[in-house]
Amino acid sequence: MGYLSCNAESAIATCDTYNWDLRKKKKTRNKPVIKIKEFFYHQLASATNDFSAESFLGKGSHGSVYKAVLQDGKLIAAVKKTTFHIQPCTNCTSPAENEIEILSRIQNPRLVNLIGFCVDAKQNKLLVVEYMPNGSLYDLLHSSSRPPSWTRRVRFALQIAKAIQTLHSSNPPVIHRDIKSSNILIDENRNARLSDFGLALRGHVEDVKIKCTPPAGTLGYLDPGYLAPGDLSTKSDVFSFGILLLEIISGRNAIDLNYSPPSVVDWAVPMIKHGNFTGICDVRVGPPPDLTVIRKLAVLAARCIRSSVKKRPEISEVVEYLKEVRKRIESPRIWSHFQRRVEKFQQAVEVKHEVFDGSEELIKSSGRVSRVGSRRNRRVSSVSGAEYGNNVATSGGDDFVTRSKSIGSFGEIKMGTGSPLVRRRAPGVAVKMPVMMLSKSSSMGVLQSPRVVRCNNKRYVFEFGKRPNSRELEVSKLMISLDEKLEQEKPFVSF
Ligand SMILES: Nc1ncnc2c1ncn2[C@@H]1O[C@H](COP(=O)(O)OP(=O)(O)OP(=O)(O)O)[C@@H](O)[C@H]1O
Repeated sequence: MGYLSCNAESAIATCDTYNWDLRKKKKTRNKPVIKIKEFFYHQLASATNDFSAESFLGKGSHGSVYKAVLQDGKLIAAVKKTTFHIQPCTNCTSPAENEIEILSRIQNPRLVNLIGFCVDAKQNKLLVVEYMPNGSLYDLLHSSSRPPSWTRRVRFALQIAKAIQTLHSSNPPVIHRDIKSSNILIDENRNARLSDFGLALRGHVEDVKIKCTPPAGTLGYLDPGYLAPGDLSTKSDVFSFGILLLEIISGRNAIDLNYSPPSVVDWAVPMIKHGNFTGICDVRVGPPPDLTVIRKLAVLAARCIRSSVKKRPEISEVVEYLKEVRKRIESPRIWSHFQRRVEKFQQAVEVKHEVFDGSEELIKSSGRVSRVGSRRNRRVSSVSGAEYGNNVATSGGDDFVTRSKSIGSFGEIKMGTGSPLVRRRAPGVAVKMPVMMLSKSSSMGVLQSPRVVRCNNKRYVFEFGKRPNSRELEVSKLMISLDEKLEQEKPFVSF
């Protein structure tokens, strides 16, 4: 047990069916013991200046929170003083007791951890928890003069998802039931931490305790499918996380009467369905430079709030997904470089489609160009019509390939007749070849081959001026895996 001494210890130890199972107990034997300290009331009273207004941090539905300076200033903590009890059922514990029960078994850097507790004269329990000096995510999103950047938003989302994953993966699992922005506090390193375990339930869904505890949560975040105790599952937290993610993206409240419709779900989901991802972005920061980030976040949020519990992802999947998004937003330079390359290629494809009738010809002609370029130290000026394509070279005196003034690109190509590979729109019509298909190496005028990576019959051409280094190769693999995931995501956008 984690307590040094606690009145509730024996009660928890005897009513906790998990502790009866010796096999499970053996498994946890090597776990570090969480030391929870019991404070005297007078210690907390003096540490908070008698719960003075200066020490007051905020008020919640169960009581008030005060800043406490303990151990001669060596320990700064937050003291939660319950003002009244909500006793949901005769067997159930108070929110404070519940929080002690849960947090004395789990400690994690993603959570606002329990330091100790105190029992006052009326037998009410006061909680002593880690002090979070930078307010709540609610404050940051809704009342800060400097709204968080996209990088911070993605980091917060990942940190919160990891916190929930810690709860869901503990044995037995813990379901928080009150995931919301005011319960996400920001620590001294500006990391998001999950707090307030007053409503949390620890146990398996078939356990008596969970079966007899009536539904609870906060309006706007509450899973609409959680209507009876038996409906509770870890996916209820996933639903609330989805709402929180929409709040992080849009900067608007879960329920906000300033918007029409007031519910963030009714407001955001139609836009997500129509692919209007920028429409749900917080107007104060605008969309992120890489639009894939917002698309991915929006699709993830939409998946989390699906009405079908089974179709919602597990929180572990959410964590993995957000890690990919974080990678993307945290390496914008390499991604934007990459994006520019792909965009250029796509533009080239579009131009070629306009010029030629079929994609087959396009691929053949690109392939031809890349073969020419694949030979090292070939100068563009030396690329003959024969090298560009026999058909072009042999089609008569009118067919020529010239280099434009900008070194390393093709200028105009006049197509000959009877070309089996390159079909033309109208005989003898000069067409502008896209100049971006050939890239210039550091030694001017030298062609190098574009690298072609195939994926699911798709073709990506990455035009590196030099051999791609390991980082670039890694990024190309990542991009393909992201694209494959995107393909899988498509059906999830429908509801
Ligand atoms: N550990 C902490 N460190 C610093 N401030 C805290 C801490 N815990 C809570 N607070 C502050 O006290 C306020 C009230 O917290 P509390 O957890 O009691 O309620 P809440 O989460 O805001 O609302 P509810 O009780 O309805 O869920 C918070 O909004 C926050 O500003």
